[in-house]
Amino acid sequence: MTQTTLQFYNTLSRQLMPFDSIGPLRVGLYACGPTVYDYAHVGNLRTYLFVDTLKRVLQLNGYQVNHVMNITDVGHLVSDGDSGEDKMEKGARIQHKSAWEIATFFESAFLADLERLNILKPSITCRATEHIQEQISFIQSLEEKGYTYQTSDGIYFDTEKLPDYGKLARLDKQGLLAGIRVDMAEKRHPTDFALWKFSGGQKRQMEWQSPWGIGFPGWHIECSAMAEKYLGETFDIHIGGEDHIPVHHTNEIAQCQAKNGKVQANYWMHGYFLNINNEKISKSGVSLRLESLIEHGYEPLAYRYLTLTSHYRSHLSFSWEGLAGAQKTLRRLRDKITSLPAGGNIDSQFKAEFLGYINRDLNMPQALALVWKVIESEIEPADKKSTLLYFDQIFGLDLGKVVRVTIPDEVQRLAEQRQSLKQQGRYDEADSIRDQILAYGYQVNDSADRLYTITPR
Ligand SMILES: Nc1ncnc2c1ncn2[C@@H]1O[C@H](COP(=O)(O)OP(=O)(O)OP(=O)(O)O)[C@@H](O)[C@H]1O
Ligand SMILES: [Zn+2]
Repeated sequence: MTQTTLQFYNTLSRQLMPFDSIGPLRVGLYACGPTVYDYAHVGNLRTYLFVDTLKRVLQLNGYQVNHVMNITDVGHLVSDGDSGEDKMEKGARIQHKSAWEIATFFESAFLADLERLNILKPSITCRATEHIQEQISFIQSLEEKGYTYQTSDGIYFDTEKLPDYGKLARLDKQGLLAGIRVDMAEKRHPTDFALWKFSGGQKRQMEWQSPWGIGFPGWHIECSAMAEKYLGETFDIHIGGEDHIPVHHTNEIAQCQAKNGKVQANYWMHGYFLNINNEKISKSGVSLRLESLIEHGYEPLAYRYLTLTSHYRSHLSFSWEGLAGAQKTLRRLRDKITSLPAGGNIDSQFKAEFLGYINRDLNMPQALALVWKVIESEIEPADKKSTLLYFDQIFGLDLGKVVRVTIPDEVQRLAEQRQSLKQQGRYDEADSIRDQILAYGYQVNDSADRLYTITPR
């Protein structure tokens, strides 16, 4: 336990609030997972890095975190207004595969990205398609309580029945009605949303029997049903990207309030977008995968470092220069760490300052700046190392795993020679030097901006 009070910004109250868990030193945390119709982009991954940072901060404060993450493998429609195709069926059609195949493929690719970024695994990862019965039961409860109505294409939640609908987003229902731009179809109100959609005349790849007819669940119901199954009717923290505030999380709050008469989660936290050229990175627009960063010679952990340089509640603008800077700084930090002796103690003053930053709504930029203050401080070198490794429990940069390797002078000389040959366009000669280096038991890894590293094979 720490002396510093934990405080988080709660989107529900629009305030920084002291964190108070339901169970002593236990936290139920639900993070909305990916829709697995395509590769995750680095924007999506920024949100999962934010979740990971929060989890690490809770753990460092002595909490046991029950972290649940769903996999949306059905029901997320192209439009948040409940129209358009299901993203999975559309993805399958474009990629000439079955919806089931792409779900499995992109889920694995996503989990591999999380691992490369050193993101701690959720306690439970649950798929929407494996919880259809729970979703049907949830809708039945809503139906019994009079919150639903049927149209020709599905079962809808009647948002007019909840006086405080939209409180998370502070939605202006009257304003919404006046400036209606939502595809209403047979909906009674623009904010009403689908709980169950009928397959209609078409045969879908993913469809199930239900008391209302063959079809598939809406996107919002999956998270509410699975969160309740694994974390109970009210749990501590519900988290996601900022785009979840006006629709997805608003609707989750509504359906849980209607079913259980309780708030679904006490704290609602939202990570802001990663942008490129002032535009949200998105699968349908400008996208960028972690794999592309690696192909450009950057390490996934350099991207992790980059995300730590901005607060989760501010937009981060991606640039290759920014990433190159993060990569360089990470290398410099590793060099420092490996040059410090082991066996020291965590400096209590720096520890207190660090906890002050991370516990006040995850102020990572200030926590990161403290790293360099520690390095330049007058404290014992071994204490510096212990203090930095203590910080790394939150940063997740694997600084404790860095080992110092002494590269023989001859190998160093050959690597420089190869680099110069490459710059002159003499690639065959450069390749033969690479082979000589390999014969010494080392390999050269080409990296961004004409940088290279030498590692044992
Ligand atoms: N540019 C972004 N920056 C940060 N987080 C993002 C960004 N785009 C989406 N997210 C978040 O990523 C998580 C996973 O979202 P999901 O897989 O449903 O992608 P998505 O919202 O369909 O993405 P896209 O809008 O690119 O299609 C959500 O919490 C979402 O809020
Ligand atoms: Zn969700």
